[in-house]
Amino acid sequence: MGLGGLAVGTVLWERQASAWAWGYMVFMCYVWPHLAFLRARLSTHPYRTETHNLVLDAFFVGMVLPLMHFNVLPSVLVVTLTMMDRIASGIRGLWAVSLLSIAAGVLVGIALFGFHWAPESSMHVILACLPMLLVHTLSSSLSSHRLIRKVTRQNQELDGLRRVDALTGLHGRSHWEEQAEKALRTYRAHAVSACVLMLDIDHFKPINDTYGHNVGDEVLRRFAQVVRKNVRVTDCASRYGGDEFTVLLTGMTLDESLPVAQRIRAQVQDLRLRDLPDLRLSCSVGVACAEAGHSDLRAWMAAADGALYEVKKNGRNGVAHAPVAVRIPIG
Ligand SMILES: Nc1nc2c(ncn2[C@@H]2O[C@H](COP(=O)(O)OP(=O)(O)OP(=O)(O)O)[C@@H](O)[C@H]2O)c(=O)[nH]1
Repeated sequence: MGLGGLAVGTVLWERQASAWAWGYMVFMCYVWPHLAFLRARLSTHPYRTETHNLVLDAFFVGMVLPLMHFNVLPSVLVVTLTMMDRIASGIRGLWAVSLLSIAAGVLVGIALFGFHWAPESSMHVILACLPMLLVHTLSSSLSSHRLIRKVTRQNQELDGLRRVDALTGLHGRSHWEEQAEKALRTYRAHAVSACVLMLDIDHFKPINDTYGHNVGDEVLRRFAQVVRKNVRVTDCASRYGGDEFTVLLTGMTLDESLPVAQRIRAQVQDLRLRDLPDLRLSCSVGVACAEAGHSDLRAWMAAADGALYEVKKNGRNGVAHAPVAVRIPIG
């Protein structure tokens, strides 16, 4: 606003404006910004007050155009920069209200100061407009730059949170699903085998109910350690939700995946918590390998889930695999 005062003041100086015109310019460019700031600071609803300030501000900008006799460069500049700020604020509809407010300001300005038309901008006026143009444009670019960096950093943090389950350190469900979908596409395109293990801790609810959630959490962490220990770094293990875990074994056949599942099951059975040495744990595992019949990840997961259900139905603490489709040779 202060730099705007330089441009407006130069026009007023060239046309030897009245004391009223100078008074208005000083109010608008050097007094009003402080009043607006104070209004927002002292308000009980600062956001709403600041929005009103921006609309009022646009009105004052409108009034200055007749005062400058519509001198073309500063007029276009103040209106453009005002609208840029309103659009950049991201407040819905503010630009439209501000545009109307500028128009109202122009009409009130004409009523108060009269209508005079002298659009030519002299070299003095052009030079006086440059600081406002340069400083505003550069500072806007700087804020956009900062905003983009902040959003990028926050996106990376969000992505990290999405990828990792905070309690167990295993991958989160959505990241795991992305990897599994990729593996299914690779299987379809290049016949690279991949198997899914769906693991569920047996009778986990009674552990929570009997010993409390802290012990439940400890069980989940220890279970996750066993899973992590038994998969390769190229595999993807996730906490799918609650006490359910999934493992994606890429490049492995059913015959290679079943021993992995059995190993995890056996090691979970041997787990002991230091403070509760009598607590016995077990888990059930359903295994399903990618097949041509799996139209999407949901179908593949349903196959693993069906196998897991079989284990639960038959007494838990076991491993089962989904029925393997019989390939019928063509011709
Ligand atoms: N401690 C703890 N418990 C959780 C967490 N998330 C889910 N749970 C609990 O996990 C339990 C899941 O129990 P279920 O899978 O329904 O049943 P279950 O007792 O394991 O029975 P089966 O699976 O049939 O053997 C529920 O009691 C949830 O409240 C968690 O982050 N921490």
